[in-house]
Amino acid sequence: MSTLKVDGLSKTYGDVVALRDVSFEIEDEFVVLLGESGAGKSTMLRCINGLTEPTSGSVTLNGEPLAGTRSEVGMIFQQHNLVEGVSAYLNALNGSLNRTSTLRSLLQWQDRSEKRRALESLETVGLLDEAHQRASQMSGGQQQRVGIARALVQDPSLLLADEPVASLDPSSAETVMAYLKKAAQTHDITGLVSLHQVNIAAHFGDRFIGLRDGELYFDVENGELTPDLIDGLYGNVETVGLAERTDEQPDESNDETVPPLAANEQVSV
Ligand SMILES: Nc1ncnc2c1ncn2[C@@H]1O[C@H](COP(=O)(O)OP(=O)(O)OP(=O)(O)O)[C@@H](O)[C@H]1O
Repeated sequence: MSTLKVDGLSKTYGDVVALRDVSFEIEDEFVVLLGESGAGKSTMLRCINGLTEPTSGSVTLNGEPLAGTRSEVGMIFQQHNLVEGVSAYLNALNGSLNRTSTLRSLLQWQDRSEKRRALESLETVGLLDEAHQRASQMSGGQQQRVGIARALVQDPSLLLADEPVASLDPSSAETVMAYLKKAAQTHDITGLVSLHQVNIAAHFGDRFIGLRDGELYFDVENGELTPDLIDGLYGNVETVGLAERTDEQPDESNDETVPPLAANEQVSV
């Protein structure tokens, strides 16, 4: 069980109010953060993972203040930042460096349990057979799955992802999201993921937090995300299948093709 509590969080940059008095609590859920460009999503994730200092308010994980970067918090970025010339396995193993001492990190002394965890994490994202393939030879979707495996090796209780599928085609984006959700579920990790694609969000989120101009606009469960709420958040965009709910698992038979939504159903904002 892990509980993230965001309480009265505000962040200003000079005259710009990026976040204004935002509060919510997440416990063992897979939550999607929605909002227009500039709504404050990245600032929210950066305040939670300690990369940005809030102006006021607090963030706690299981009752402990989350100040500075912590190994309990795994982060997945839009650009996976893998070491291109080395294998998926070594990239995943890099995640354990957040848990080891500086000297051990410098000497690359990871123990057997960390190596086993790297392989298990690659298995979770369906890439065990590709463990020795160089990152540079993998597709964008596969690289992002290695990024997920790397975050899992850290053994986090909270997984944050900032636009993890923004640079992928719709089919690969679905696949990566399916693996990300599966990883959170199988490892009992609370997930908070910012997304631009409303339909992908509707597909995978247990709950949705909408930010508008830095303020909390809605906080609703799956099934309560109505077109009106989306219109209020983004203006009038066409949204398809918002009430549909799926707990589909990734299709391991075909790496890059999981078809819960047709490409023409995709809504990006
Ligand atoms: N380091 C910074 N310095 C000054 N202003 C900033 C900084 N970071 C963010 N902002 C401003 O804060 C507001 C929120 O930005 P943020 O990046 O959190 O939004 P976002 O919802 O993640 O947008 P996007 O989807 O485009 O990434 C914006 O007005 C942005 O210009």
